[in-house]
Amino acid sequence: MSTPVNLDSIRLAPKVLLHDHLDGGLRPQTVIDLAQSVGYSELPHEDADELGEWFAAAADSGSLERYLETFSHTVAVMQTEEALAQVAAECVEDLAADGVVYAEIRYAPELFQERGLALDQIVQAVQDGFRDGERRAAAAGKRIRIGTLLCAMRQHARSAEIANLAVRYRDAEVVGFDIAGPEAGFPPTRNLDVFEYLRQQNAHFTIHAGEAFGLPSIWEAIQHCGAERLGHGVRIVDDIKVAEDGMVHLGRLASYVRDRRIPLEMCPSSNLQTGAAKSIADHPIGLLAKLSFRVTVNTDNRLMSHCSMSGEFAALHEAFGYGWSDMQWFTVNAMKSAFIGFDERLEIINEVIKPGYAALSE
Ligand SMILES: O=c1[nH]cnc2c1ncn2[C@H]1C[C@H](O)[C@@H](CO)O1
Ligand SMILES: [Zn+2]
Repeated sequence: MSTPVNLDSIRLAPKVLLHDHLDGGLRPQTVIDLAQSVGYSELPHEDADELGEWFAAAADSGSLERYLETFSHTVAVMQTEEALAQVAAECVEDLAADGVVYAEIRYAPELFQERGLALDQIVQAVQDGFRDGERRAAAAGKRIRIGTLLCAMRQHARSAEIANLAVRYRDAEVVGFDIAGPEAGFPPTRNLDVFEYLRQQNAHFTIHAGEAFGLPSIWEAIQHCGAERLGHGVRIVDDIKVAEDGMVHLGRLASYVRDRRIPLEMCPSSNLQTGAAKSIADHPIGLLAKLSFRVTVNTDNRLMSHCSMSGEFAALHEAFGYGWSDMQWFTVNAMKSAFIGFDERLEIINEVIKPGYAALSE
């Protein structure tokens, strides 16, 4: 008999996470401890539960810009190699405990230079932390692998440097590049030379697009920049018409995204906070999954959105009635879309994901 679907059983299911920000996933207690050790006195609360609630409430603003303001506190306490390694290791432990078996974690190295760290020191400290976290998870009986994505911030002018950094560390589990930050006023085409460089290097990249901004941002990210995946991409629904009789018409861009199997890194809870969707039940993920877009489920920022991979799946189960076969579909979609090698992706699908869901749905 199939295992009933609930938060506890979903935690046992193997999950794959492609879109999660390192500086958006700290444990509240770690923010407090690190603030004390680096002498940062601007935290709004000194109690872990209160601080966790504050982050979720402050990020629940209906605007991407205000959502992003909350990162000033996490970024402030991540300015030493020790802090970066600790946050990275805990991130892996938390994901492994939630049943995540493969994750691509992203962060912007340029944000961690307030106390003089060099970009290489930052990347090395985070990679050490990830490897440490993988070992700790293995010791706790959980298999997890982490790939890193380096982000450049849209509002800064350092994307060439960061892209070069990502290429230099590609053999040390840095698997790709992204641009993040406020979307309005900073179109991805400001970085065309950088995307050209990455393509010439045969390097992988995704772009945050179609979250706060609509179709033009998605179109630019794909057709001008050559993004392999879309961070969010939720506004692609603006190019889909559903008539009263249920007939569906896809515009040319939506058709292209579906036909080319361009992965959508969807982050339901985060989208509610930034105003990109009204409720989980209204979230375009339901329609896009039904239309067989290459949809993946992600957390974005576990601290700010007070969420987890299992929690996102549980909310989707509640809203759309998804069962184990749907969750396996989302998970295989994500694994197929990861930036590690084809043989490695296949191995995780066949050795970990399929047997994991088979055990739950038997
Ligand atoms: O959902 C997002 N959209 C755009 N930028 C984001 C999002 N979540 C986090 N960021 C920003 C804030 C972080 O400091 C930065 C790198 O992780 O990326
Ligand atoms: Zn994001």
